[in-house]
Amino acid sequence: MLRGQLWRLQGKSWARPLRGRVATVLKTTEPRTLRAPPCRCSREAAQPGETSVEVDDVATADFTTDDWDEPLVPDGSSEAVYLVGVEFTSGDNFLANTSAESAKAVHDLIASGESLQELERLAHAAGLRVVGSTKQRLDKPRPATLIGKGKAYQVRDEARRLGATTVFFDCELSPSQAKNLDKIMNKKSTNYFTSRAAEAAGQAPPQWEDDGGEELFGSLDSHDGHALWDLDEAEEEVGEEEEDCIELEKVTVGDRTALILDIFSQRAATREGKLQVEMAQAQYQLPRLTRMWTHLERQSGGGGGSSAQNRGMGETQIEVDKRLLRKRISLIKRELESVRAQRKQFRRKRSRANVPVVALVGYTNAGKSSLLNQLSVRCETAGNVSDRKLVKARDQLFATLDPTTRKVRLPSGKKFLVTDTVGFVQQLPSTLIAAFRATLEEIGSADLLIHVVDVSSPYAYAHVDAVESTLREIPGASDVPVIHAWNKIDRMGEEVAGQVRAATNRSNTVCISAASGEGIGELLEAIESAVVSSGDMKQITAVLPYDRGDLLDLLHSQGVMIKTEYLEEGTRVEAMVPRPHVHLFESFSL
Ligand SMILES: Nc1nc2c(ncn2[C@@H]2O[C@H](COP(=O)(O)OP(=O)(O)OP(=O)(O)O)[C@@H](O)[C@H]2O)c(=O)[nH]1
Ligand SMILES: [Mg+2]
Repeated sequence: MLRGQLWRLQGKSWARPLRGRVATVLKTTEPRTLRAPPCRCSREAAQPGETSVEVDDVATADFTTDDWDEPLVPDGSSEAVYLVGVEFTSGDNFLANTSAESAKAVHDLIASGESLQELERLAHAAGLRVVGSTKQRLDKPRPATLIGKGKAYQVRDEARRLGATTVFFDCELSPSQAKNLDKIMNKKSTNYFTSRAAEAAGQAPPQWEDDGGEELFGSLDSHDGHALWDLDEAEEEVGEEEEDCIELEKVTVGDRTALILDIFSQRAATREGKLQVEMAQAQYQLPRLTRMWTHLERQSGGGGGSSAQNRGMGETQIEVDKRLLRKRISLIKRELESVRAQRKQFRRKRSRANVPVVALVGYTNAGKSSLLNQLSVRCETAGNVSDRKLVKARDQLFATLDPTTRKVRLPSGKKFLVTDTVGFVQQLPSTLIAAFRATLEEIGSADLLIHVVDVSSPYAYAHVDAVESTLREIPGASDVPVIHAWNKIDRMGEEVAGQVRAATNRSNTVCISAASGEGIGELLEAIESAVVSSGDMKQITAVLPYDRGDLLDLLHSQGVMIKTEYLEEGTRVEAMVPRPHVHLFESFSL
């Protein structure tokens, strides 16, 4: 596996920088086409392994290549995007609302650069072509523009120079930050052209002041400093600047949340999945509709008509848009409620049939689907599993969106159900977690969770933290027992793998390889002892209405009471319930 900075020469051709503009070509599928803009190579027939290839101009990104056989990036025809990472050194930042542990985990990922690399993989998963990236470290977020304004203008120049049509920020932007950044990216300012003209004439670009932020790694070819136009940090809105009337191509501003929502909307295959994604998108859009107002105002402006009149029209339009969106949200909510009721019904049937349910959870790309396939192959009769039964497992973020359940037979003959679920990611949008309630309830109601971890990732611990913090947001999930499956052990060297195996000397952790099958037998044993030998009891948390004394009696006579609390609406119980009776408590469970 290669890690570090790679230069994308063109399409699927990659090179590792050596010095200056000289690079080693690592992979090229079309050696003769490296000259095509915007990435040119001065040698016509560069071959992999050849050194001293002089590169005129490159689109670059820090990148990890796990698998050369998979297309690393979408082809040249896909939409070009530019990425911006942010790191804040003070605690007072956009992670302030998250729990201390998960904020630390996210902060570690951001500081290491992994977060920005992950954003690039998210962009690829969305079918976008990353043409450049940059990162800024600041003491705290700027209220108006998140990053420093000078940096924002530099981003605008770089993104435009590289032909990007969208700039994605590696966090969730507030609606007003998105609006201000949109203005900057599309400002009709002469400065951009002055700087470009100076460059074209072989002169040094104008010296740009520092805005207090520390640039960690900029795009190749970027200037050392950058313009500082307006540094009034108290200013919440970036004012319109009527400098000239040169029309710029529209550059859109997006954030991590929008990117994740986009991937989800591309992947959703079932009606339930589509509804959930639409719900999350609508809730994300609602507070951001004002940006559409700006757009509508421009459209109806017709070259500077009465602004009062336009604004009036725009405001009416935005009210109409908001009303329609709210109506759509309540409609989807109703549909999702009926989906939830159906899922509940299925679960009730399953628990009557006394078949334990094991849910695979974990960070995206950890190997959950591969493990489901491995378990299906291993445990189906005579190991014959038709391709139809295998789920899609690929080196791509969010390959799985809709849950899939398979019946698996343990060596003892006992059967259980395994559910493959959507993967998690750091800073998973809360609108998505809320919208995917019906799907995620499968996790909260499972009898056992297998937390699949890609232990070969240098960020495995931060990924574990991100998953655990997401699980805490899913009702009931924290009560379900967990087995940790440290996956991809085959990707580690013998010595490190030995150390990792020694560290898994805990009852609830198993080292496995979903690819080679190593450790699967041990995992099955752990599952068997967790779900089958646990006396066929299941832990529940429920609020029983005061007129259901029969259920309380049942718990006392046949279950094990863990905790009781008397609330206004009924008795809140945490208890172990014999599996055949679990369905009786379903409608009261939390
Ligand atoms: N070497 C190796 N590769 C693995 C192993 N398990 C999974 N992979 C690879 O890792 C990539 C991701 O695997 P998936 O099973 O799709 O991961 P996932 O957790 O289902 O991912 P999402 O559905 O995107 O959340 C694929 O390219 C797999 O072939 C393993 O044990 N060893
Ligand atoms: Mg998957």
